[in-house]
Amino acid sequence: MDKLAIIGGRELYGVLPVSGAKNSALKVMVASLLTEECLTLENVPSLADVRQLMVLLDHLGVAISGGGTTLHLTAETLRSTLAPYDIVRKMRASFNVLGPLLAREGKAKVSLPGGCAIGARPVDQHLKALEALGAEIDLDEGYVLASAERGLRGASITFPFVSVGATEHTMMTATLAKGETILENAAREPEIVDIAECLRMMGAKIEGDGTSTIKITGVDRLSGGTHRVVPDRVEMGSYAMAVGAVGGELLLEGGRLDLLGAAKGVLLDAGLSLSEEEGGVRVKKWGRPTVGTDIRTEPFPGFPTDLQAQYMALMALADGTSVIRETVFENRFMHVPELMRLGADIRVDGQQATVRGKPVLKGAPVMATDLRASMSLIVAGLAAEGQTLLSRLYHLDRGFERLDEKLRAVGALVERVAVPD
Ligand SMILES: CC(=O)N[C@H]1[C@@H](OP(=O)(O)OP(=O)(O)OC[C@H]2O[C@@H](n3ccc(=O)[nH]c3=O)[C@H](O)[C@@H]2O)O[C@H](CO)[C@@H](O)[C@@H]1O
Ligand SMILES: C=C(OP(=O)(O)O)C(=O)O
Repeated sequence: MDKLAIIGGRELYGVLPVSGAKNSALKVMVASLLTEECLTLENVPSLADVRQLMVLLDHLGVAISGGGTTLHLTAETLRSTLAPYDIVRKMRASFNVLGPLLAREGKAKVSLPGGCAIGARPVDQHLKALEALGAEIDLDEGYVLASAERGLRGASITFPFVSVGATEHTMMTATLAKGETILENAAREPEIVDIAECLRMMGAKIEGDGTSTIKITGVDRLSGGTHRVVPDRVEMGSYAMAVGAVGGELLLEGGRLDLLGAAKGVLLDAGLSLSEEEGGVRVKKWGRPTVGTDIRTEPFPGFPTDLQAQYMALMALADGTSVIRETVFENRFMHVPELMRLGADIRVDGQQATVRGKPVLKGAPVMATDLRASMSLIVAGLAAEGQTLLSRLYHLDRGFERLDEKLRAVGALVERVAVPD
């Protein structure tokens, strides 16, 4: 199996394009199930998760064509309402076909989902919200069996805590429910706004996305059209942290600072310079990172859990001690032992990690445990002395488009190599 060989210590200079956001692209692809017309999506990243979702949509009857970063998806008639375990187990976002299938066909059978193993990740809030919209739900042998023979109807739903997936799923499903749906304590992530923009372009009536109250007024049908996927804020933040760790200056082409939320202030505190210009976001850093604010991960606009591992790598090199608290997922510190293999000084106590920065890390063989953990090890490896050899690249390939190519183009010594395990 391929591994990623990184020779650390090379500063990064040049232009690095930011791809479309995985976590938005996957959900807007699912929106194609809501209409018989063609939905064209631009700026879709070429990722394993996108290809996997294409397999599922194709199985359901969606005709898919296109090339490069453009996809045309047409669900003229659906062939199946079954989303099988073998496909859904590989990725979280695929579970969100449940509501659209229900809205369109009145029934669905969808496997309970997989995704990064960073916590228990139940789907109870998705199911409660769909029930509130009038669905009947049963669980059988790892599958959710849902039906809505008399159609879906709007409802007032207050989420007990913020869930990105449940907000997106319910918002999308409610576009075709009868009457008005109000979502309280909704997630406010940029991807929610992007999905709402796509749905509005298709004829949906949605207000309040980007705030914690979203109002959806159901319509009889949605149409096709063209939507451009928002830039990937996790990718942008990750490469900014790589600059923070190893030094240099990058133009993160197509990036937008407003997408970073609280991560922007945290990066500035770590001594990075960030500015927005016509082509994207310019990030610069020379010298050792300074200790930033102690962080706790939170829903947007708080510091994103999807950047926690990468920030830990940056702080492992900082001048001082920082405290990182993970509040979104209960098991998202699996990168810690791997960062320690590179020499990082990290102590974990429950959901809190204390990182004592060191002037140098040293390259070592390390193993990726999940998607963002992979990137954290790359951030550390780019700065470490000598060679870091990262294995289990299938995690990375789920979510970072052309990573080795992009990094090589800005001066990093990074190569995929075939090394036996
Ligand atoms: C494909 C995708 O977009 N994935 C993102 C999405 O995941 P995802 O949509 O799974 O994350 P959620 O916001 O739903 O999860 C937040 C917390 O709520 C819990 N929960 C969630 C739903 C539910 O029904 N019951 C429940 O208990 C989860 O276990 C977790 O502890 O948002 C996360 C939080 O920003 C990101 O880290 C993921 O990258
Ligand atoms: C956790 C992630 O993905 P998923 O929700 O698909 O596991 C992620 O994108 O960091």
